[in-house]
Amino acid sequence: MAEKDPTDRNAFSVRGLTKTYGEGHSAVHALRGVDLDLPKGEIVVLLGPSGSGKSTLLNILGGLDRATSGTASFEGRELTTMSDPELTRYRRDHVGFVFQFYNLMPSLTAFENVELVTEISENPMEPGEALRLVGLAERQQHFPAQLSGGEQQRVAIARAVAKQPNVLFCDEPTGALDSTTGRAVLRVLRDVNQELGTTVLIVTHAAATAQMADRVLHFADGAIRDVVLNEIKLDPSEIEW
Ligand SMILES: Nc1ncnc2c1ncn2[C@@H]1O[C@H](COP(=O)(O)OP(=O)(O)OP(=O)(O)O)[C@@H](O)[C@H]1O
Repeated sequence: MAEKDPTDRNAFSVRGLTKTYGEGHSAVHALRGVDLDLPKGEIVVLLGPSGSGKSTLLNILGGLDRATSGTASFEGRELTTMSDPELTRYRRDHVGFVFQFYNLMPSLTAFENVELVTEISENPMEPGEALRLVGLAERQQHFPAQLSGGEQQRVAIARAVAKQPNVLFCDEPTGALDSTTGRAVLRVLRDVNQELGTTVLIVTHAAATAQMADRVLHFADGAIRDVVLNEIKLDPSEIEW
């Protein structure tokens, strides 16, 4: 029997990926050659010092930035050779983003903020269903200013998952939150992963977040120095911050 195509089980396969910003003396080598296979359905946490390349990799895999050399494929489809419209379609159909700052529309309710995305998605959840998933069923008609930071982040997560993306990219999702609220947000990310099977990538400086991951990528100086597979994953509520 023919060997199974390894891309079947991988969300991402990355080979020799580099990213250089600028040229000559001012060039910054943000990624110096990354090789990586990420199976579908995992929670992956990216750790490492400031400037080690975590966000750069996230942005390339999320179709927000382009590599300088090397390859990166999503479910067997090469991202590095996609045209701009193809990358836009990839982002629209397959990818959700959650950032440190929630970027909600202040004049729209929680429901309407989520609806903005579901209206333009092909196979969306109901906005109310997405808000239920993040534990905000009762707060749908509230405006961002009437919600706490953690609740606003949960609306942002609902907005990102409502289009049912294959992958959720989270860059410092708990960066602006205290530890209790941060744990509640991590629990929501875990629920999304478990209930929808979404692959979740989290860049964070909160190293304890690694305890809820399937896989932890340790970055240093533009490269992945170590990959750790967790045999035991903690519930976000058990994470010691
Ligand atoms: N648009 C850009 N132009 C020039 N240099 C950039 C740009 N984006 C990132 N860099 C540089 O690339 C390197 C890697 O940055 P990156 O944001 O990926 O690191 P990081 O590990 O995510 O850091 P942090 O934890 O501080 O967010 C840094 O030296 C950064 O200054």
